[in-house]
Amino acid sequence: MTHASYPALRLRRTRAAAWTRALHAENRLHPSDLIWPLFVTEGQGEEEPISSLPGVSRWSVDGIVARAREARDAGIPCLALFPNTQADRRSDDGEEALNPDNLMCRAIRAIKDAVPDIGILTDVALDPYTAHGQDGLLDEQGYVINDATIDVLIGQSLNQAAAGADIIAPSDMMDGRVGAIREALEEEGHANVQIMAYAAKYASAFYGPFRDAVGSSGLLKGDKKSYQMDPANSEEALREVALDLAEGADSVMVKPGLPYLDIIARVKDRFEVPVFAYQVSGEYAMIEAAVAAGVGNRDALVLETLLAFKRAGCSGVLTYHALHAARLLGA
Ligand SMILES: NCC(=O)CCC(=O)O
Ligand SMILES: [Mg+2]
Repeated sequence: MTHASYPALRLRRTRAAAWTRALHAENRLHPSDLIWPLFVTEGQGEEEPISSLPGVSRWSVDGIVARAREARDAGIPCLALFPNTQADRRSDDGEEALNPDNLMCRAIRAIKDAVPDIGILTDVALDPYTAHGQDGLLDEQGYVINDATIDVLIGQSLNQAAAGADIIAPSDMMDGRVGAIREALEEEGHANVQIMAYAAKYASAFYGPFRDAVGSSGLLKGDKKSYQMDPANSEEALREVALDLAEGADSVMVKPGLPYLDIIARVKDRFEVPVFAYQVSGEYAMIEAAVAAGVGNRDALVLETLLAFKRAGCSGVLTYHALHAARLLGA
């Protein structure tokens, strides 16, 4: 096959006007690509702005329901919920995660009641419930114990599924938890509840504002490097994904987002399964800081970064900019 070359071939020809750029676009962002993470707090009529996440607040359950209506109206298909558990309900074993009337379950039921046609993804990990801010149970040396933690995560998952969660998203990075949760969901009659595995979750410096949002930043001692992945590694990410898929994950997530686009592309290429990215709190905060400093345009930064995830191979993105982006895109 012979290929034309300049001047017969000019790649700028198809870029010359908006109509032809639209015609040749290889990827498109749509409101249905977005999952909106929301933070729930106790009370009624409460809005608590999160200073490290400008523009993001914790809402009491009534406010979460109002946000769910906005999301649905903007064409967002799914919400991700995170609780800011009261201090006196946090404990070393995180048992509040198993309470059928905890904040998370009340929020799930209220949304399902008022906005039944939106999906609800729930995070499975103990950090919003533990007094030490780690994602699991600790031994005497402060090491997160894998297998004992899984037993609690199974209970947490079943509790969320019983309340109406549609997608269980284990973010804890324990080995073997996807298979254990899948088996328990099947046994308890939740065959259609999906699992989106946080398969490649890196021990990242980009999670700081999230820990403020769920109230664990002041509690956490040390780091999460004994269970979350080393940012140096990518072969290991493929092994993590392979295991979670073998254990029954319906979809996998890479987290954080933009610094790990190479991982997303490799996972998509290797496994050809639905891949999601979490554009995390620190990434959101960087965009907002750039806007506040007058060195970037919010709308353009938001749409370009989200489109980059689609180009890398994502089916969708969890982003705190979801409502803003969906409205820009127009449902
Ligand atoms: N398990 C959920 C998270 O850890 C979110 C992190 C972030 O947004 O920084
Ligand atoms: Mg794993």
